[in-house]
Amino acid sequence: MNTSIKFSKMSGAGNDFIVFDNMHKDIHLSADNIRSLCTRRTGIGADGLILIEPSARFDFAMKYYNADGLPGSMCGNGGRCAVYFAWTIGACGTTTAFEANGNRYDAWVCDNEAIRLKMILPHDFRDEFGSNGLSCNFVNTGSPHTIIFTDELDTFDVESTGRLIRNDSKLFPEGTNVNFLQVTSPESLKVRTYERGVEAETLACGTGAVAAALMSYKLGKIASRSVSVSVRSGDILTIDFSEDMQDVYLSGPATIVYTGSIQM
Ligand SMILES: N[C@@H](CCC[C@H](N)C(=O)O)C(=O)O
Repeated sequence: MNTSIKFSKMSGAGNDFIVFDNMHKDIHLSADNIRSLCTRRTGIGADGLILIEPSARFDFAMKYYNADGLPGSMCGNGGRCAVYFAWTIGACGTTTAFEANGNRYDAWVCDNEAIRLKMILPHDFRDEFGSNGLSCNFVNTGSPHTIIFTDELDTFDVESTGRLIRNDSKLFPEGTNVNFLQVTSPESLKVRTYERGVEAETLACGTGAVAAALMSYKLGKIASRSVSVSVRSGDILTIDFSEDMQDVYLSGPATIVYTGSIQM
């Protein structure tokens, strides 16, 4: 028997997601289902899929899947969309705590559909190593991120270079997201990201923007701890953090583009 399931299509600064209310745990999707729903042209099309589920400890749990149908590591833009969605269905208030990938995340619904998200402690910092002839840096901000500085971001071949580095299995046995960035002022960056699990450049990446800001500050390339990151969609993500990087926040837009239903 076919059942009709409601979803929302959301955008977190251009990183797009299919979001389901699964507070009753009645939605069961296989990896194949997720892959076809996320496929552009023949499905709804998205960078990832999110299930909002009950949590024993917090307001809700976010289950995040990449467009390839597999569970992803933390998605910063997805997390912000999850909070906005959870707030619209009454699963949380304007101040919330939720769980994702076994971690607690605190978040705030601000004015104008903006969400502020406290990130987990960044870890595994690695400075200046080589991959495919490029000087790379690395940090895990909930997801693994390689950082590459360039002065020619607009013309950079993000898709093919990103794919080569993402698949450098000697350096990254589990793969990596790859961020290319240009410093545009002492407090601003422009970032383009090749995303693992989407296997393409996306219009924004939240944990990638956080990684870019932290690494730029650590290497002395920017002077501010409140950083404006301009992403491929043209949106701005704001990253602010304490000097010791123990408190790190990601803020930016999260919007419901449309709602619909699918027959499964
Ligand atoms: N787009 C995300 C990152 C999503 C996770 C990632 N693709 C992975 O599993 O490596 C973000 O906004 O942080």
